[in-house]
Amino acid sequence: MEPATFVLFGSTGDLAKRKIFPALFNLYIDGKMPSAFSIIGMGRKQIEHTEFQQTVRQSLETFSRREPSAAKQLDSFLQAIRYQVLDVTRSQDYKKLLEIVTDREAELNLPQNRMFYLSVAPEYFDTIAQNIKLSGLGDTTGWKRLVIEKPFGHDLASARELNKRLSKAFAEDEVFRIDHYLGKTMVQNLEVLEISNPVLHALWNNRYINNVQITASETVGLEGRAEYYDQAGAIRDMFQNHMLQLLMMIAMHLPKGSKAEDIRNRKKRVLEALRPLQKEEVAASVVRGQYEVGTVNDKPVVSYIDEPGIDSSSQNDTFLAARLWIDDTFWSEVPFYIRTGKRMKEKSTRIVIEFKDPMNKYYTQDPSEPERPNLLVIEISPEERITLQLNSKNVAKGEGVEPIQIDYKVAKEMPEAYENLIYDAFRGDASFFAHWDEVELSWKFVQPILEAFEENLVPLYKYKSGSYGPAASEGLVGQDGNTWWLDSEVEPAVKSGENLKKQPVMA
Ligand SMILES: NC(=O)C1=CN([C@@H]2O[C@H](COP(=O)(O)OP(=O)(O)OC[C@H]3O[C@@H](n4cnc5c(N)ncnc54)[C@H](OP(=O)(O)O)[C@@H]3O)[C@@H](O)[C@H]2O)C=CC1
Ligand SMILES: O=C1O[C@H](COP(=O)(O)O)[C@@H](O)[C@H](O)[C@H]1O
Repeated sequence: MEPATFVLFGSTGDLAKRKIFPALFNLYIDGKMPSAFSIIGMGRKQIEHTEFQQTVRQSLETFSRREPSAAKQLDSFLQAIRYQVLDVTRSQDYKKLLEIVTDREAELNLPQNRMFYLSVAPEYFDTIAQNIKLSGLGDTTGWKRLVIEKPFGHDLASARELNKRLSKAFAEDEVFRIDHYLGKTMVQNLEVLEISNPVLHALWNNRYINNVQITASETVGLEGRAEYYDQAGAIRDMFQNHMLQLLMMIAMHLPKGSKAEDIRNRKKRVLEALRPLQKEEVAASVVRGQYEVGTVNDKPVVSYIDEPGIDSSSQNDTFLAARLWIDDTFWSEVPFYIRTGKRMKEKSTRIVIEFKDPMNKYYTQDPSEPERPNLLVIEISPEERITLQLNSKNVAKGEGVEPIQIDYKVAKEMPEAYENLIYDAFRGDASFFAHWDEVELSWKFVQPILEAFEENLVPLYKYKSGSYGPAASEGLVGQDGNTWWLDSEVEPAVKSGENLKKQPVMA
């Protein structure tokens, strides 16, 4: 990989500490950093390089998936890091930054390949991009790339405005918009799973699939981010980006040997075919909720409106479920159910594909026995696992049909999403970053939902912390005769997915 400089704005912040430095370090240990590199971190704090290197050491000790003290390379990694005091709003500070970047390039004999990573509040994205351009930092003889964190805008208009401004300093193919769900190993595996298995490829359409369920349930609450979250809600925090990205990734049909551009085009087609919701129709397709007091992981937790920093009258959504339709030849008439929420019963991100026409009815003697369709369950986190649920003769009884599972669990510890994404960004591979077209189309889809929420056209249901969200979300899928597969409260023995977990693991 070509030598490069990693320029990190917001290097003293939470994300840098918990995710970015550990990802860089793990890449370094795995030999996946550029052949030579320099890291320049910035913040307003007046500290020396050595002091900063020690704070990075501490963050690695706490958050790296690899044991830093066991790594012989720890010192050499830390040595590659420099710190520069910089206020992103002061244009003169960028001159000093240019100096240190070019000095280090000369010292290490690096070509002018520069990756600018913006791990700062979104209100600074535009200011930083313009200053990179004005200061000459962006005038490189090599490549330049801008990596930006979410959120990309607050609504359709603000996203468009931000994109317009960024495009004055960086071309679209130089902008790498992070959606960390696209960095998750199992999400990156979806394409291979569908394309490299003729048995799945042949069935990946409305002829054989009854419905697709995408769930991202969390047990955590606000984690000290009340100010941001109360403005964002589940709709902006998870649905507009991560959930719609998962929808695109599972619904796109890729030809073999696809490149980044093909992936983008196919994802875009999915969003273009997504049936738009009119403001007045939102309540029929979307359920929103807010958590109340309850118990999560055996610990009592307060209701959303009693969280520090949240106003008791807040109408913000902490849960969202939706029933969506993709009007194209592959997916017409197949409902896509999506749900995400905080303070739910369990941490689980998974996609369940329910196949049509359960055949077990032909064999079972008992008419009251529920149907057991074939299911493909793709667990994305915290476990990485693929399970195919089939039906088999109940060999113990000698009659009847029982579900059996073919189960593959990724046994090895996988790289974290940020490792995959930073690695791709260094290589210039944008396959798993959000292209502007996708971001714009997703905001376009979400805009009427935002407006319906603001105008209170959609009821805000309360749900108990530690549950699967408001009962209304069952109704959303129930109207099609379906149930959520994760929901162990619905039909514990059959529809919980619990039995899936009891099966032996094939590593
Ligand atoms: N934390 C997380 O889990 C996630 C964060 N994100 C996104 O990542 C970005 C960073 O988040 P996070 O690390 O949590 O934020 P923090 O508030 O923890 O850190 C903000 C960083 O920005 C720096 N900063 C703030 N103002 C200035 C300024 N005027 N000049 C220079 N530096 C400044 C701070 O440095 P100093 O105070 O030293 O100047 C600090 O390093 C945000 O866009 C957030 O939405 C996205 C997903 C998850
Ligand atoms: O982007 C975000 O994602 C996390 C959930 O990520 P995961 O990798 O743990 O599934 C969410 O908690 C956070 O609110 C949101 O900003």
